[in-house]
Amino acid sequence: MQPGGASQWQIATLGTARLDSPLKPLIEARERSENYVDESDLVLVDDVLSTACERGVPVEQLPGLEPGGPRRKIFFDPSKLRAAIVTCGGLCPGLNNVVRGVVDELWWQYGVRRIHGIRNGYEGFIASYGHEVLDLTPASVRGIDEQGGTVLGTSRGQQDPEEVVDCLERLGIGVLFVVGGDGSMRGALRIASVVAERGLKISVVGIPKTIDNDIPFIDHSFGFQTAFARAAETIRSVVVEARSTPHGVGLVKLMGRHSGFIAAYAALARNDADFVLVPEVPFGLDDDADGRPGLLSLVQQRVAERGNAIVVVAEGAGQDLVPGEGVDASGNAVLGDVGRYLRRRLLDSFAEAGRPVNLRYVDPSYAIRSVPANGYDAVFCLRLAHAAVHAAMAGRTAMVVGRWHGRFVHVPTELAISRRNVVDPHGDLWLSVLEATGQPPRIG
Ligand SMILES: Nc1ncnc2c1ncn2[C@@H]1O[C@H](COP(=O)(O)OP(=O)(O)OP(=O)(O)O)[C@@H](O)[C@H]1O
Ligand SMILES: O=P(O)(O)OC[C@H]1O[C@](O)(CO)[C@@H](O)[C@@H]1O
Ligand SMILES: [Mg+2]
Repeated sequence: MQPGGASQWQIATLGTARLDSPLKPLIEARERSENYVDESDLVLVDDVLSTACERGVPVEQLPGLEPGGPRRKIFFDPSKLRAAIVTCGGLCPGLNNVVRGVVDELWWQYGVRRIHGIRNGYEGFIASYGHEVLDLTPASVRGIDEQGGTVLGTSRGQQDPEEVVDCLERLGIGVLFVVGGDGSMRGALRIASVVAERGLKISVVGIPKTIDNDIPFIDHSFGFQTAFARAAETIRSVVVEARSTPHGVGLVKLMGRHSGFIAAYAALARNDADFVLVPEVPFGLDDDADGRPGLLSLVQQRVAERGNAIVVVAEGAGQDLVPGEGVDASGNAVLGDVGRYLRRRLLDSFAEAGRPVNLRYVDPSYAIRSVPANGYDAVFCLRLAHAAVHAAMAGRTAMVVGRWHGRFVHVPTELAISRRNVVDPHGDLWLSVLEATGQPPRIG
């Protein structure tokens, strides 16, 4: 078995699932409906007629993703299985919900009694760090979902996948759940490859986490909704500040390294922003040679017309204007501080024009990702955890669980890391931003 399988949509399996699932009584009477996709069915990749037609293949050959959900037959014997869960990368609301959901589902529905928590991301597998391995039970994870962060700890930084698999073998792990972002999923695929090279029967299932919402083939990542709702609260306070002083300008910098979803959604959630700047849509500060106004004069204009202006900027926007600061332990770009740069340039531009301004700059930063999951994300996390456990128990591997066109699906990890999900400047989300803000499609 090689991760990825013959087709790019196909999910790799460890072998034939021969054991009756303990969930059989719950699922055997289910009937196919618009709300239930049978395990033998597929969720179509395309949801638009023209894209499906462009493939030029009969309907039954259209590409599809395996649906999530419990299988009638499972691969692992729950009484013999030892499972592990690890959380990696930056924080994200809902990590603890996923950990608790996985433990509860393994324990209560499948009867798995040996579940381990790996401490501090991939580091926890590496002997030289000396991290303890936790025993997780429903009792030990009860209530953790009420806290932000991750009770397991997390980290960035490269670890040798051979050493990780050595550890999995030493511990006798059959199923590994990796909760993390794109980097973690790259790591998970490398682990799955080493597992396959060694001919081991270890399932590696990912539960994609990222407040940036930058993983493709999933509608949204968990925690994203909580994060942008929290970011919208910051915009609300900046709006109050800007509207309560003459010539008020509010500037909010939000996370979003390469994808501007948090900035776009948070701005729409408040519907008070005048300008939204994202990494996907370049902008200029000064007016261009053809007289097209740049951001600085547009903000001045808005203040003159409406008395105040609100600018929401994603941290990854305007990186051509500020020097980067190298890379972090995982190799991710450490971005230049576009927020502080814009603050300075806006203040200078008002001063040069002889116009008064009261500028308030807020960077809520880690406050948006360290909070507990909201109600929507709590449900989403729990259901993703269930889907991940079902997939792993059925022997699926080198895959991530996600929701595609509103249905739970299995996505080959290779596909999930094949590109980055970004705000499409031609898409309807960005159009909504342009409609709500009234900002021109091209700035500078
Ligand atoms: N190409 C890769 N191969 C193996 N491991 C990787 C790779 N990229 C990243 N990792 C590992 O995955 C872990 C998490 O990666 P990273 O710090 O990039 O966060 P992430 O999972 O992308 O989450 P986020 O960016 O949302 O915070 C780190 O331990 C990192 O070393
Ligand atoms: O400071 P840290 O923990 O490395 O993480 C910051 C990054 O992590 C994220 O929250 C998720 O990738 C980004 O939005 C942000 O740039
Ligand atoms: Mg990442």
